[in-house]
Amino acid sequence: MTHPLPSPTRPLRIGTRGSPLALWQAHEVRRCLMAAHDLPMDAFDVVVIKVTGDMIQDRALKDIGGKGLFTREIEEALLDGGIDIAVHSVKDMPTQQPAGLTLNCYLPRQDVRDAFVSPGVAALADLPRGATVGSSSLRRRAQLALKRPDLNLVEFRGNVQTRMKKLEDGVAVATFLAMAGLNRLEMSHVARHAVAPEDMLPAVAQGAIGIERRDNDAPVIALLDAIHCTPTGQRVTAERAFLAELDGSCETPIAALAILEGDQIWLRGEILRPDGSQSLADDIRGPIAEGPELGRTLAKRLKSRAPAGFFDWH
Ligand SMILES: NCc1[nH]cc(CCC(=O)O)c1CC(=O)O
Repeated sequence: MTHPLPSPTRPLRIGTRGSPLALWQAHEVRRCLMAAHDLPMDAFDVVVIKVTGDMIQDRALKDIGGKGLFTREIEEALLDGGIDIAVHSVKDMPTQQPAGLTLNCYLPRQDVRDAFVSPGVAALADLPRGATVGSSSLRRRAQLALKRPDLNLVEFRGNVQTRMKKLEDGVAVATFLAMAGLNRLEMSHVARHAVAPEDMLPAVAQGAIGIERRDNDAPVIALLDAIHCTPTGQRVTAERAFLAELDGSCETPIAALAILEGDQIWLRGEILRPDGSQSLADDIRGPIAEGPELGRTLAKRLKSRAPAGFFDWH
């Protein structure tokens, strides 16, 4: 039998950020690879890489600026051979990978919904008038502001534990987190409920774990083939095509969700003004194979409907 790893003499190096969620995801990829190829745990090394986005905790992400705050250092390690694959939350990934790298392997997608998290309020609909809600997500803030202009929205960064502490300290009465992350960390008990996508359309690729690799790395391609989830790839690819077509307007809050129905793919997309004063949303359906084209078409349709000034914030 040929050895499935690129090198029989050293472990395959899996690069990841160091947050508890990122580590869980890297270990999940290791578990999947071990099972698919009947390999022992020590055939893999999980290598933690520090990224800019994790080192700066005291500023809003949109003020640090630049794309790939959570990926640049990891991609550099991949390009220079320090790691063999990189595990990411696809939600945090730019639509374009640097020259030499490919992102097209996805684990089965988890819950795509946002969770309503609050020590004192049972449901999103029960938030009292003027309540203070914490979120660092431009999308969640815009979607909330659109529905509930009365709410007081404040910046809220940090990992799940930090955010829970802020809620206990009364910095805000509620926040939102991805159900997928809470489930993975066995923290779903902090969710009062999952918000239906009809009420809060999720971020592009929310709930999806992706594995990035060097182009043309044949042994790694063969290794990853065995764990790739085709339906997840089809959905995420359509959503990311929608996002890519809108990327020119980089600070616009964007949401999208694709669902497969037989041989068809249904895609809903939304763009908002950050203050929630306007939202444009629509959906499109077609053959699964045309997912990326459908994503681009939907994005162009929304862009063409945007009134003058929709994309200008500065
Ligand atoms: N932006 C941070 C981030 N990136 C991915 C997830 C959750 C896991 C996922 O969506 O796969 C989170 C945390 C959150 O939004 O609550």
